[in-house]
Amino acid sequence: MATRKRSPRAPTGATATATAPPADTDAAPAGGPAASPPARQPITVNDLWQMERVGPPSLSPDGAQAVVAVQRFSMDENLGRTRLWLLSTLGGAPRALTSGDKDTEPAWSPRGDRIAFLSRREQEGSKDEEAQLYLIAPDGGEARRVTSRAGGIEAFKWFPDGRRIAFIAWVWPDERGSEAQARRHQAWKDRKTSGYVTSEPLYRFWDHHLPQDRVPHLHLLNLDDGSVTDLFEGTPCELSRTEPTASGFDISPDGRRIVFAFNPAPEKRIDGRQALYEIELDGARLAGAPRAIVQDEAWDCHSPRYSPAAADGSERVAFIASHQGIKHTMPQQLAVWERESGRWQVESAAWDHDVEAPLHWEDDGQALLFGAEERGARHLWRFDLPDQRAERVHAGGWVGGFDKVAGTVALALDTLDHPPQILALLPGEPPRRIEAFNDALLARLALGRNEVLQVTGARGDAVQVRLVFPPDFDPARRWPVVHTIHGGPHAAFGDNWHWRWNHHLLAAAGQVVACVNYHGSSGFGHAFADSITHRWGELELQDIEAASDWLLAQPWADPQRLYATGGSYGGYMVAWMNGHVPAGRYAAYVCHAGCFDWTAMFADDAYDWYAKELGAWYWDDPARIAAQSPHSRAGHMSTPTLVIHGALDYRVPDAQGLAYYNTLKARRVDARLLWFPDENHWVLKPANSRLWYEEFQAWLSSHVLAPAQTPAVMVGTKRLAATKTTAARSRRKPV
Ligand SMILES: CSCC[C@H](NC=O)C(=O)N[C@@H](Cc1ccccc1)C(=O)O
Repeated sequence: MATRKRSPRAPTGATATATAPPADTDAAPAGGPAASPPARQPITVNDLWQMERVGPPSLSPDGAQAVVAVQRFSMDENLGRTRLWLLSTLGGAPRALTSGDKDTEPAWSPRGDRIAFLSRREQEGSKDEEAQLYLIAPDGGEARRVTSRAGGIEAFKWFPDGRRIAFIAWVWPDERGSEAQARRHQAWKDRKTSGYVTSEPLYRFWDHHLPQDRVPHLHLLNLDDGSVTDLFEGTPCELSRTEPTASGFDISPDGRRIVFAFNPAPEKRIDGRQALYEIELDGARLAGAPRAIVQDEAWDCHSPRYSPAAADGSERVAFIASHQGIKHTMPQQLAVWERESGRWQVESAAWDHDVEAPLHWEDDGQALLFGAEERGARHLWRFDLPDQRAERVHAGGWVGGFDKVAGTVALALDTLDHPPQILALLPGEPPRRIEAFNDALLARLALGRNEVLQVTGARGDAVQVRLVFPPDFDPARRWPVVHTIHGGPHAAFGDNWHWRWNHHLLAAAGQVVACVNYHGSSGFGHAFADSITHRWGELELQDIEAASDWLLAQPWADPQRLYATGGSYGGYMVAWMNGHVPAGRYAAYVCHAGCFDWTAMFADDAYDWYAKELGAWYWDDPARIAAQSPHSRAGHMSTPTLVIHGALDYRVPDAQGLAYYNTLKARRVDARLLWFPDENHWVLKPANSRLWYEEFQAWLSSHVLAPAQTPAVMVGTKRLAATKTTAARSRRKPV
């Protein structure tokens, strides 16, 4: 097969040298804010779950305050509680706004008098089964439930007048009116059958089945009289079934129009192409039929945003467009539609980055703010439309949600050394923290340093590697080295905090953690991301092996304790490695939610992508699919492996992990299974997460290669032959 001419074992980076370009080097001090060193301890899984998880901010109309949802977990109760907090951008102390357990998605009203949020509460004699919309005054008091919608509310957005709210809820499209919807919902709840019946190509997503026979419609809630109108009733329009979020639509500054992303194809597929449609409102009614303003079958268009009101009455809609007609890996680009001409164009064509939602217009209508990845960071960018140039508004770390009002930016930012924190950016001032949620906890933790280097990977390209060191790292000693291989493949491990693959927690177990942003990773330009198309596994392995060569050449690396671990596509990679890397190089693998067999992976929710990513449908070219599938190399697998999978994972169904585990067992390879009946692609419950970290570490710590197995650094395509295939059990205690 043409794409497999080069041996995947050939280490392009055999002579890899480490370079640490200044722009990529961010060695962190050993720890957070100053505190007395003896008090600092390595981070534990309990510390991780004690940290408060701060959500994206929504600013008050004067920019003086931000409201955020903060989630706190209890390991003992094995659950989390989320409530709202108010943060001052001017220096005041944070204040708890609500005391509910499930208060999320807060959004400040444009008039500043109320904050809307979603919650499930027991209030006024009734208990919400699904999330409903609530309002609360910023100075506190009781929150008021403003919807009681069977089936609940998915997402919402304020109208600019602050008196109406547009919200998304699932409806039976053949029913008319709220009462008919409620009756149908009741009948659905009362049914005695449990079978899910569908003719849709897309019926489940990541961890849930899409509501059977229902579609997400946009509704208008008038807060003055409580009336609700289904704005899509009687039309074929609907919002994204997989991601029915507030990013999918926008309301014009005069409140008379709504633009939304809509895939007009009769069959909605995971790789569908969305157009932009617009509706006009006459009060609470539709004035005329919805009309397409941007529609091109080759393009997927989404996340529309109206430009601010302009003195000359001109109006534009900014959105994200991806030319799927050229290639499925094409970047998400910034595009703008003009009402006057009815035309649209891509603005960021010369800027090789993926633009990420949400988009935010600057008040002057000349630029937009958004987040975009670059070399393992996610900066906040300002894209100037007249110049078609991007500049960083906040550089470094990983920007999550943000808001900008009255010149003030509030943003959620995490780094490898810090869970999400909220920063205020005021004109002419350096970024300032406006909360201190995790400071006391972080002050007693010792976090090791991290550094970024480059190795020469596949095709002679520079490949970024991030290392995270144990807090007590001493280069004079020998340390185990653990690859954590990211998923995607079009994603990256960068300068960001990870709750599930927390690199400091893994390093605290006394090992150096290596994260390779292999070919295919996001943030390194389109060509790099696309380079692995139709040849999955090949270049990625060369990159990881080049990094391993470099690591094994370090005097501090223990060649008997080199491990590779990864989740999802990272799990695919470790299963691939087991079939392609000779035994004796890695002491053990951990495969979390890994893809094992691309043909059987047709049971997942993303099967529509396969021909694009792998180069063929399995029925057209089985050999081509098999050549990219780890299971084809089962006969070569002998490295001990811990397989982890969740039964509720519909992206990589657990049959993948079970088939891998069973294969290893049938081959009498040392293997262990950690299977969760109640977790999905991710392990999200505190107690299960603790078990995950314990099993993960115990597995690595109990596998050490015998000295005779220790491989030399790979040279060209040769390596020392491994003499044994069974890992020795060490006397080290599992961590
Ligand atoms: C088109 S690439 C795969 C989509 C997606 N990427 C983002 O995370 C994804 O779900 N990746 C999985 C692994 C996977 C890859 C291909 C098909 C199904 C699953 C992951 O790594 O999280």
